[in-house]
Amino acid sequence: MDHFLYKDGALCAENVPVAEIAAQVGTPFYCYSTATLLRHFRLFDEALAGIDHVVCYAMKAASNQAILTTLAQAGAGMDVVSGGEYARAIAAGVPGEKIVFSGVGKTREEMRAALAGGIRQFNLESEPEMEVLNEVATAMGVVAPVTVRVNPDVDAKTHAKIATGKSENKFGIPIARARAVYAHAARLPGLKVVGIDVHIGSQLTDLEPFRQAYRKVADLTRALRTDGHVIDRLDLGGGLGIPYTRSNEAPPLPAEYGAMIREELGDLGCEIEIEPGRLIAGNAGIMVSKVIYMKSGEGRDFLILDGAMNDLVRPAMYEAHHDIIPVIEPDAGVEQRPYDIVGPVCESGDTFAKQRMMPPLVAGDLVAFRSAGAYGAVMASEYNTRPLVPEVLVHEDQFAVIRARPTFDEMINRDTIPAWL
Ligand SMILES: Cc1ncc(COP(=O)(O)O)c(C=O)c1O
Ligand SMILES: N[C@@H](CCCC[NH3+])C(=O)O
Repeated sequence: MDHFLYKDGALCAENVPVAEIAAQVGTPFYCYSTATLLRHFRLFDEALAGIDHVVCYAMKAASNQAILTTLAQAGAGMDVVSGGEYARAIAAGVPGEKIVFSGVGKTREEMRAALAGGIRQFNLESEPEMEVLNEVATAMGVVAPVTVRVNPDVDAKTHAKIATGKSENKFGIPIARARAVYAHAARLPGLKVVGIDVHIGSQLTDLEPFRQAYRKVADLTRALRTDGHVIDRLDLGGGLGIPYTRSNEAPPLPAEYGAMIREELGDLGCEIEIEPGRLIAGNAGIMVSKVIYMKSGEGRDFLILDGAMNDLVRPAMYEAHHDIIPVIEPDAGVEQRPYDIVGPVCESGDTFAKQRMMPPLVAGDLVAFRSAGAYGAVMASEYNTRPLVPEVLVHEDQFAVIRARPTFDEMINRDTIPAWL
């Protein structure tokens, strides 16, 4: 069920015409659908119905406080990777026992804050980190629940920059070393081993790499239990991919993913944790932008938008494809023409699409980038002193600005001038 559809010729987010939001908020902006966020969260929750489980939304995908509060109120746990994300989860009302802390470089301060505020578990990624958490927990007189993230050396068959489960990646410990590392953890009095963690990459469009990794985790569960460890929880990470084009063959659904988890791990009696990010937020958000100029070049036409790589970096960073559609529905049968769709930033990489077939567009027209809800606003910057892109949340026929566009004065006044100037 798509909540970004044309109604009476106007693109709507749920029941709100996107052009109305643009008139009030200005462009560019991100716009999220509450119904889609909740629907996607519930798909995962239902996919694991009957198994003891927690869906820990990976907030790195989209971490606006209003999005987190929406999901927290629906019962979501959270996967966090920094002290800042931990603070956001707590501020959104997520209880500590539903927060898992991932990431290769947790600092002592971050560990202390999570131990003081409550944490379900730390997913540890190295032995040095294990030693440090043991010290921090011991000094605080507490015991930290931990899993170890294993690197199963599986090819996730995704973009190289977002694959994490091959031995050359920085993530986790080699699975072959897991028994020794768990023995080390068991000797540390400040740690309590509760399970195993794995995450092999993002935007996976095939279940097979997950299956291979989870099979290795099942074998490891049995081996570690034989060694005397209590393995009650399996954190299976995130990574399920989304369709970025409508013509794409459809990636597996959460229900199919859940069925595969049951097949591979259902007989182990473990509580299952999953950390989906992109699938929950990706197709719950669009980025809306306006055509500033249509410029004809040597044999090609450029649509110059007011949105740029600083607002949505995925095309520049990963050659990612986003469908771009006009906010006013084009007439059926209108002849499409190829455009290079670019932003105003002073880099050639500030190109969203080359030779993209679009209906004819002119200055002032609005366009929407689909599938932009995940790794969109969170990766935005103020490069070229372009104000950080605002965010809007829609709920049925209402919308609210959930992060306002900063003014130039606010941006300038964040800097301070030293006394000698
Ligand atoms: C440890 C961990 N968990 C969960 C996720 C979320 O991944 P995705 O957004 O692909 O579901 C990531 C990012 O890839 C991650 O690094
Ligand atoms: N930022 C990446 C995903 C990274 C996943 C991080 N765990 C993207 O836009 O596709």
